[in-house]
Amino acid sequence: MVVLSVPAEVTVILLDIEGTTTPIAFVKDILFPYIKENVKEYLQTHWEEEECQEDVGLLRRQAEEDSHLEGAVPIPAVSDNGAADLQQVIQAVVDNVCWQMSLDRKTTALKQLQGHIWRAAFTAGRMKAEFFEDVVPAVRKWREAGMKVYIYSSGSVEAQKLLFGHSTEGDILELFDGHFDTKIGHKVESESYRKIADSIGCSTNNILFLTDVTLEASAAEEADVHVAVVVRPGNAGLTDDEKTYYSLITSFSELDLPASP
Ligand SMILES: CSCCC(=O)C(=O)COP(=O)(O)O
Ligand SMILES: [Mg+2]
Repeated sequence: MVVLSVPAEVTVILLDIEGTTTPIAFVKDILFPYIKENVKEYLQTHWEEEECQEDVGLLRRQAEEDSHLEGAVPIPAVSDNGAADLQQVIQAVVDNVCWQMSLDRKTTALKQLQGHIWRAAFTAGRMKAEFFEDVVPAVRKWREAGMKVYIYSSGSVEAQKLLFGHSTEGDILELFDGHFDTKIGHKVESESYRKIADSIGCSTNNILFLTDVTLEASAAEEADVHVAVVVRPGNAGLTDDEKTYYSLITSFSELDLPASP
């Protein structure tokens, strides 16, 4: 087995979800289709609730920012014209969500609504999150060795907690010291990693970030975070240059932690 030695200064392991802890297929074939199949009914049922109105407000503001993009779908405000008008607005929200999802956008607005739509499915046990088999044993081992383990995903913190709280391995939320999402900044921006280090109370070079996306690895590295790119079945291929440049792992078990002092 190829082993990657974790530098001695690393005390925190920061994990991406999709393509790192969890198969892309679970996200693309189960989580995302659930949104497309349920978003309209969800909006119709929850429209009057404050949380739903906040979600729609965020999506509307995002739609305004996106208005220059090809295919962008505006979300009008509801006027006083009655039910027919409301149905048009709901349809615009549905179309906007589907348009964003067709581009696999990672906007905070989209991710927040998605988390709220998944909530019922996870809490009722209709959906259970999947992890690669090496994930849970490795995280337990890291923690026993004194490492802190955090999650940083484009999925909202609320959605992350649903995932780790309702998985095929049971409720494993307690294995994580904390969660970050795009509210701290986007994963392809190096400033996000500096803010994460600040929030944890460590230096960026105390963190090892594991991700499948080289743009994210590059942003983290620019902030002086250690990175390894995770190669999993179903992940996007890497170029030869990327394969040469980055430390690659195919399983968390390939990480060799420094011996405790
Ligand atoms: C609770 S994560 C759901 C998956 C998701 O919505 C997503 O965008 C995953 O992005 P990641 O940053 O984990 O690759
Ligand atoms: Mg990922």
